[in-house]
Amino acid sequence: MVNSEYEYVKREFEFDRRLPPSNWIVVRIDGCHFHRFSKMHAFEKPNDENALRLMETCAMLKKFPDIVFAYGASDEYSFVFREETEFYNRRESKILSLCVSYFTSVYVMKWKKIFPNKELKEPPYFDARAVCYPNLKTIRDYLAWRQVDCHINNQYNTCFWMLVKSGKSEQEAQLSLKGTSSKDKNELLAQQFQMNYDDELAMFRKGSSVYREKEEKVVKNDYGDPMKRTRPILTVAHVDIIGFSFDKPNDAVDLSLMNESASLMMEQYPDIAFGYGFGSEYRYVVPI
Ligand SMILES: Nc1nc2c(ncn2[C@@H]2O[C@H](COP(=O)(O)OP(=O)(O)OP(=O)(O)O)[C@@H](O)[C@H]2O)c(=O)[nH]1
Ligand SMILES: [Mg+2]
Repeated sequence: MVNSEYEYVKREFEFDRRLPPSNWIVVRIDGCHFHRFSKMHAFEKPNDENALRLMETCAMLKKFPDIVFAYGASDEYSFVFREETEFYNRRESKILSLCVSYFTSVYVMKWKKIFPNKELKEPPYFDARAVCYPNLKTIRDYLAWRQVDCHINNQYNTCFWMLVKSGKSEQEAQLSLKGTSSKDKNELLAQQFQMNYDDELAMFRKGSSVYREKEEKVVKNDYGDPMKRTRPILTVAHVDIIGFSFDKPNDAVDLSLMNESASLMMEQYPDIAFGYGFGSEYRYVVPI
């Protein structure tokens, strides 16, 4: 093919950054100006369960099989791509732009279903960054960091809004919480509001982890004989990441299942979720 005289604009000016091989890739998406966006859409304070569920429906494990784990809280979500992924040849700009645009589109598409009586008043938009982590320890530490952040923010916000709802101004509430430890905050909730922080929804305290679990099913083969088949189930859990088992890759990162997952998910899951729970925790299959 003969190149035109203008082809140099691509050859000489366009550069692709490829993310280093043999590293887990984390894409973190964060809502832009969600302080204003949540106010404008009257999200409940400090946590709006529906808004968080809407974010969960955007977790892209079904769309992109190379994403093996996602963690979200507040207006952010982190997506972990398996370490050997060849998704778009590991081109950073492709990975980031696809993830953030897909996430945003699903957020807008699913809005009406989650908030049937709320008009979407302005377009939500998100930023995204990609970071590479060389091993499971650093991935686990990364996710633990995000979860600790979720805990610190949620505990602060729970106290802050309880104080404001009880009649303090926002400035007074801020002053009351200045310099308080985590233990002080728990005591404040217990003494002033007879609240046990641990009774708050696990989704608020621990954020949402999305991953595939294996389910064994008996299906009929081509000859009509029953045979066992393992299928990946997309699961959302509100659990401690620090104790989560990433080490046995088969638990969450079964690569052969990964290849199958995109088509199987389609076939397996209608639009409705089922759930089960105990205590303040529960798990359910994500409606996609
Ligand atoms: N009321 C309410 N607000 C929420 C909820 N989840 C997120 N937010 C808001 O979203 C903000 C997220 O924090 P940031 O990402 O630091 O703030 P931001 O306004 O999005 O700022 P940038 O990310 O820098 O654009 C919180 O401070 C809240 O104001 C929710 O469930 N309820
Ligand atoms: Mg934000």
